[in-house]
Amino acid sequence: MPDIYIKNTKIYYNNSLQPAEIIIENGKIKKIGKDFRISSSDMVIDARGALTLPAGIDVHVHFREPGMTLKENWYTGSCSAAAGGIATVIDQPNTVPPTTDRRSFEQKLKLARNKSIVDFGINGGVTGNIEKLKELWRLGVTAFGEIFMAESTGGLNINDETFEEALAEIKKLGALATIHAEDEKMRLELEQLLKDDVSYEYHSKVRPNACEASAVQSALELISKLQVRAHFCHLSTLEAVGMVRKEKYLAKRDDKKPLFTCEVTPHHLFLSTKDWERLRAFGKMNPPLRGSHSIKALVNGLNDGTIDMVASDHAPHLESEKDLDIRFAPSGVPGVETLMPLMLAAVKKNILLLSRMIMVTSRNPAKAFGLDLLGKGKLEVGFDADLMIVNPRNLQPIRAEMLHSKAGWTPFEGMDAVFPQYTLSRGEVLWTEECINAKPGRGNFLEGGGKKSKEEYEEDDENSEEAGSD
Ligand SMILES: NC(=O)N[C@@H](CC(=O)O)C(=O)O
Ligand SMILES: [Zn+2]
Ligand SMILES: [Zn+2]
Repeated sequence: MPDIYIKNTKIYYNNSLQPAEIIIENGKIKKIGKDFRISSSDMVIDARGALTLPAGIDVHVHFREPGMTLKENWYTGSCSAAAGGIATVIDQPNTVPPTTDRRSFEQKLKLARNKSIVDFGINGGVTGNIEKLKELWRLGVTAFGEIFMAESTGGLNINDETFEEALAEIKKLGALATIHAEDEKMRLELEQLLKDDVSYEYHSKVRPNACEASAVQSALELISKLQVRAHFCHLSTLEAVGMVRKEKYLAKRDDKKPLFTCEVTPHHLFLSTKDWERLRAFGKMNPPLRGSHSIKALVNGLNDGTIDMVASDHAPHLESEKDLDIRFAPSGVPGVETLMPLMLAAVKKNILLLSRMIMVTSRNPAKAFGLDLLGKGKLEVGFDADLMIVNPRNLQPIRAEMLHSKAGWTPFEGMDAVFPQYTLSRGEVLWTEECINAKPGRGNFLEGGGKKSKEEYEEDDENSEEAGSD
């Protein structure tokens, strides 16, 4: 008997929307067909008028635990994800303490295992801790970073020398480096120059397009020099899209797979410098809001394959912290719950095709972070039944009151969105009828590619001791 039988739905298959039924057993998609006529099942979902899509994978969230649980914790963050159609997240290391060694990793893992309702990966932080990266990789971090080339929340930014050393070590491990690319030297200089600027746009001026472009350029050079696999977080500028397009073109011309992937956030796609006055410090994030030329380039880049995926950079801060002068408020905006709903609304508005939307929110993030090997990212027999069921006609304005993040506000207030009717993770309904339906701690830890068993670990240590005694 199937665990769940979804009937009267449509799925995107063979380049079009097709009527379908889905049978889920033991958390996996067991069968996809047209007319199973199942008579008994633990649960039947009649999805008349609705689409069933792969649930979103958000490779960039800051769930703030340990250490900043007033802003968010693993339960509230993961509920926010589930209510927005996201069933997998990857958490960033700028918590307190930062996730930079075994102890802090294990502390976070335990908290996440006890509280998360969605499956999760944990990234390893990169500071001066080069000698700790191997251990973090063996413990199962998904990737390294975001590696901060410039100051952002948590103050984990590193200098050029450490950055190169870190990338070299990550290459040695065969791991993935994820990069927050902004030029810290340029930012510091501009901070001096603009010290009397009291405009709302100050934050966009102090981290201008050139600030991202310069860092992306030097990161691309290092990636190529060291041949390390990398991923650019939250690209936001026309210039960066141009550089990435060129590099990808050159790789293709030479019949090579590009060494890197990149993401864009919904706030860089759907908000702009025009929103400064309305949002004030609620629109402050790194990299900052951009002008209309960059937005056009990001949309084009997302459509033509230059940009690989959308990620939220969910970075909640309290309303009281944001309700300050632009210079003093912390950077970051919540967004895990509104990512899929905004992207679905964008499909409705013909900003991108449904097929591309599915690709950039599930398959591509899964592939880039090795989650496809763990059954994530595709609505196909044998994959995890991580699904969202949505009625595309349900366009509604985003309201902060409906959201589940502890932040309690959203920069997307009033904007059109399509929220899911159901979110399923491994065949369990997490979200339906506007209610969370899952126990804290049901989320699984998704081990990264370097994870070793205890035995392998000890064996490896013995070998390195032997090597050391030679
Ligand atoms: N994006 C932000 O402005 N802030 C993020 C950190 C980051 O991604 O840079 C945060 O953790 O608050
Ligand atoms: Zn960042
Ligand atoms: Zn971030």
